[in-house]
Amino acid sequence: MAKKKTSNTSRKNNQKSNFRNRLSKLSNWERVGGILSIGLFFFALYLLISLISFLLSGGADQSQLSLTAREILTNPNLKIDNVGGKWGATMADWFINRGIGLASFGVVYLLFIMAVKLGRIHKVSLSRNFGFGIFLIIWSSVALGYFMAPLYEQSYLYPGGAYGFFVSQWFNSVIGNVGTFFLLMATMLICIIIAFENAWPVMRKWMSRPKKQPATDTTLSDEEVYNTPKAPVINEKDDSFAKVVKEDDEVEVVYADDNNKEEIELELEPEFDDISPKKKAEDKKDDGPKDPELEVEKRVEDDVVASIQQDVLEDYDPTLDLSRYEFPALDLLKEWSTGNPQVTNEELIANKNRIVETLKNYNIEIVKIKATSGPTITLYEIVPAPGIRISKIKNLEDDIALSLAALGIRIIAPIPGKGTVGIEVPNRKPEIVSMRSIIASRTFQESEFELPIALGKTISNETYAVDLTKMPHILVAGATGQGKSVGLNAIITSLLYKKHPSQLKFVFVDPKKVELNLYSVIEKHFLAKMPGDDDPIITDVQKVKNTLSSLNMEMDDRYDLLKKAHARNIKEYNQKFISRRLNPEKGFRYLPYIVVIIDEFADLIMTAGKEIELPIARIAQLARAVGIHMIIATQRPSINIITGVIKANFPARIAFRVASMVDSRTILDSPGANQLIGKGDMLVSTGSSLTRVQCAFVDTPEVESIVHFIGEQPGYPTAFLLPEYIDGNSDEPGAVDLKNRDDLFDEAAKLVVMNQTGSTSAIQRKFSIGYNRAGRIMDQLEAAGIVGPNEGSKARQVLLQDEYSLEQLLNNL
Ligand SMILES: Nc1ncnc2c1ncn2[C@@H]1O[C@H](COP(=O)(O)OP(=O)(O)OP(=O)(O)O)[C@@H](O)[C@H]1O
Repeated sequence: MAKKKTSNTSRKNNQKSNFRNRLSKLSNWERVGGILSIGLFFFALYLLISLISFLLSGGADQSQLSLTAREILTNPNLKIDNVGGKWGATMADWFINRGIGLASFGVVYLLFIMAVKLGRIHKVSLSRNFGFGIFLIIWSSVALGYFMAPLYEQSYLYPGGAYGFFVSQWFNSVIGNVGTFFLLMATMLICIIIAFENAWPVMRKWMSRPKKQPATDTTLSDEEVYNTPKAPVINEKDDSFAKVVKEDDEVEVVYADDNNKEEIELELEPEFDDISPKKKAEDKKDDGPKDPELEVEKRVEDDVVASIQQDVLEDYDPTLDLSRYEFPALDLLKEWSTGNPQVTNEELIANKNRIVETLKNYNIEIVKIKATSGPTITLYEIVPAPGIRISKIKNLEDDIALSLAALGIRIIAPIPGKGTVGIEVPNRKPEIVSMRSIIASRTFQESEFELPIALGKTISNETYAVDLTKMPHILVAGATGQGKSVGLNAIITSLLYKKHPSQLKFVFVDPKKVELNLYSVIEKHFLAKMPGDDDPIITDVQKVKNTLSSLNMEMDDRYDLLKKAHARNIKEYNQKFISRRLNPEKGFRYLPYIVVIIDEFADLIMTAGKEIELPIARIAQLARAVGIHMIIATQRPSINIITGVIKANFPARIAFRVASMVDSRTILDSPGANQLIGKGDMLVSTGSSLTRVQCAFVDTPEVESIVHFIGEQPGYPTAFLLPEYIDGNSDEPGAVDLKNRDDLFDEAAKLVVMNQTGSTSAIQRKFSIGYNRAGRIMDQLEAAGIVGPNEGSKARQVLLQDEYSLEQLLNNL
């Protein structure tokens, strides 16, 4: 035991000493690195100061610096202004004027980087920094030599150094000025593309945006164009340059075209004696790679960013998917009205006389009477003599009706805001207000409403158009045969004439199954439905419930989107989306308006009651801001249908003729609808005002031609899909009724047997149906003994081996 213990402790001691050794070796290296780092850092700093000082005092030191390095360093009488002293001045001169010009600062940068790396002060990529750094140094030296050539003769400072000038001149002689310029540009761009991953896609976009380019492009290229001519003009400089240079020794370098070249060469070469041949060789090597200058990089980057912003600001066009969509033409609508006034002067005068006489019989004097005739009604505005009680005239409604022998007389006493009493008298020959004239009207065409609805004409023959987004939901009621369906068609038609399929979707609920069925043709353009629903027009009460729940989900989704986008309503949100301020990759999408139209609302309430009423009320309360609007219609305006909840949430109401004043009150909270004359004569209440309007007439064949015109155009692949609503109650396991098999049951069975995998998602994909429906089919397949039970994430086992046994099974079902 004791032995074991001692051997263990000695092993541990050995390990410890090994570790210490390694640690000390490691720390020795670190120390060396630290020493080198500090040495390099101070050298780099010294060089930097000397270089900066050279820029300031190089002119004064110039005469001394033309001596050889040995002379400068050994001669004690030489006075040098450079802060770095003789050594600093010589180095700076060597780096800047005789070397690589201002690109020398790049060398300082690299020295600093090396110091940082050696001292492990910060993580830096040596290869990247050196790779691009050396490119940049060489490139900028040559570029400065090329672009700043005129400065060489005017200043003691050679911006690109002798190297830059020499190389650029050599290029000039070989490929000409233009060639050198292109070479510099090309190498710079290539370097940018190598350095920045997304540089090329951005450049490509920038180049393919003809509209945006001019602004950014011209500014850039102008600068370049200005720079380029200066560089190649060497003749003038050469003379003066030669003067400086003449003092120096001769070395032969061959320049292509200029007469003064020799002089230039002479000046350059003495100090370059041994360097120039090497540089020549380097040039050739360096030709290939591209080395942009730091500043230039930044500049290009800035340009690039600017162009991205411009891209980003370019508006998204929601209509782009169906960019060739043609709006329905006016010709599809018929002209029903003759255009001639239907009310004759005789009729007007006769009516006026009867009104005056009747009122006279009750001792009511009239000061003034004025007639305004509309398409079906003429309004007689009377100003009673002073002292006459207005309520007295109001009570004479029946008497006036009797004397005029006309139905549908309504007295408005007083007309709000006018101080007159109005008597509405039906025209003997009512005029049909054709939808065509309403759609073509300036009021409608020039309206800037989000969801414009042209309802008809007012009593003064003006087009009556409203914005559904302002209503924001409409309750339509009226006895049967009074124009309700025509009214709904007029509403839908006016929206179809103004909106693109990308901007608007309808959800149609039609328990009667016939009224709205004709709109199924535009399923792929304008309709919204739940995934897996075959028929886009909802007729079944259960489906109505699911659809309303789905709409509630869509509404909640939209609210989330609005919240994330910091938008208060759909208009603001869509504006932000269009101006590309919302990223689709973060779940944002363009939101079309959704208009839910429910015909025969009474039928639904009778069968489903609160289950229908509450989701409708919820949508009506909340959905306005997210662009979901409802229009519900009923021919039974009783209080158990139009309940307090519904009324509270549908401030805009349209009443066609009803049988009793009670019904009128139920709809409008006031009498009047019982005095209408039918055939599209209606009262529109927008909460604050009540307007009598003759509804525009649109016939079923007209609607058919409009929907066919739209339906024949290419549409979206499917209807707009609402969120899938999973009804917890209907999916009871084991309650599969094989007598009511899904229409796709047989085909799905074949698919499953052929593939020998019972996968719900495969059924969903193959038949483009929702997950719910595919799941139901799979349950039916299980009940029929075609697939085994659910095995969690695994596909179900297929119990039939071939199609023959499947066929037998299907025949027996
Ligand atoms: N705006 C109108 N201008 C002229 N005639 C109209 C207008 N609206 C309706 N009519 C006439 O009234 C008839 C019945 O209209 P509509 O079918 O719209 O009634 P409804 O209220 O929908 O009836 P129901 O409730 O039974 O469906 C139409 O066939 C048409 O002749």
